[in-house]
Amino acid sequence: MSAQLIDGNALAARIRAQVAEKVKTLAAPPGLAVILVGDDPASQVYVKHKVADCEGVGMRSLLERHPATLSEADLLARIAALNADPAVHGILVQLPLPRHIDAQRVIETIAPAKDVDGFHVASAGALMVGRPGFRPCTPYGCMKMLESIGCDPRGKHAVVIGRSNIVGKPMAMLLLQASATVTVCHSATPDLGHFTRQADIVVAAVGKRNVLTHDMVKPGAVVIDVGMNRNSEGKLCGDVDFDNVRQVAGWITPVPGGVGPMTRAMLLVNTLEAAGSGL
Ligand SMILES: Nc1nc(=O)c2c([nH]1)NC[C@@H]1CN(c3ccc(C(=O)N[C@@H](CCC(=O)O)C(=O)O)cc3)C=[N+]21
Repeated sequence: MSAQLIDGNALAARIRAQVAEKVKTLAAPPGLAVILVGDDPASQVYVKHKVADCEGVGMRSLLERHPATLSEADLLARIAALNADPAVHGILVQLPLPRHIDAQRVIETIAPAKDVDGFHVASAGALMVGRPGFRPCTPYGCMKMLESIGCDPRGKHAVVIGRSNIVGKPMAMLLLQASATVTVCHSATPDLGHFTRQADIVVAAVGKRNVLTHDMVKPGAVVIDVGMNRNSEGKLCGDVDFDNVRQVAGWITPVPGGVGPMTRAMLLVNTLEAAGSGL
């Protein structure tokens, strides 16, 4: 048996089409400010994609590039200006930031109403207590992928591998809110397979190749791969040993073409919401 693919490109395209329809009904286009500090090549590519995504759905994007030497104080001042700009509905500061800048302080400076990344403590707190607020785009996209295959997490055992503030922790909270039984595993978990073999849903968000192998997966399980790594040939790959795990799993997300495009689509959904309209 071979797992069915969850096609992130196709689902993201459907979501973008819905966002574009909604944008047309608005009096003014939603505006997303994207701030890039420094010249990390990967960040430049990601930011270019985000700007293109905005244009594709009729949103305004405002790309700000700053040299890596930008001071933290100057960055905070730029964010304050964008907070006060009524044409800017969402603010995204591309991570990672240069080491002399405290990323968490920068994120806390973004007005929670414009925190389309969902990284502000106010957004994290709202998710924790089940109040409305921006959900971080990657875990939000993973939930949409589950929904797209008719997988209701209620009563299922979900195992999240990774405990980052931007993926693992919010992923666990979203699954918990959807009434899954949630286990969070991480680098100090001995015998990861002991937990993943019990999982109906596995979300791998570690940033290391082959963290999840076929012997660690229950037959028929849904496997969501958040990883973004390069293999020895420089090819993009996830955290999951895809070719072998797909022989065991019921559903699996590919890398590329899985969670990545969904992350970008959910950024547009959050920006639409920041502009006062839901999907
Ligand atoms: N403030 C902030 N917000 C972010 O959301 C954020 C960030 N900083 N810093 C970097 C990470 C990374 N990230 C990706 C999103 C989509 C793809 C994506 O679409 N990937 C394609 C492949 C792209 C390729 O070929 O390189 C795919 O998986 O199919 C990748 C990476 C968002 N991030």
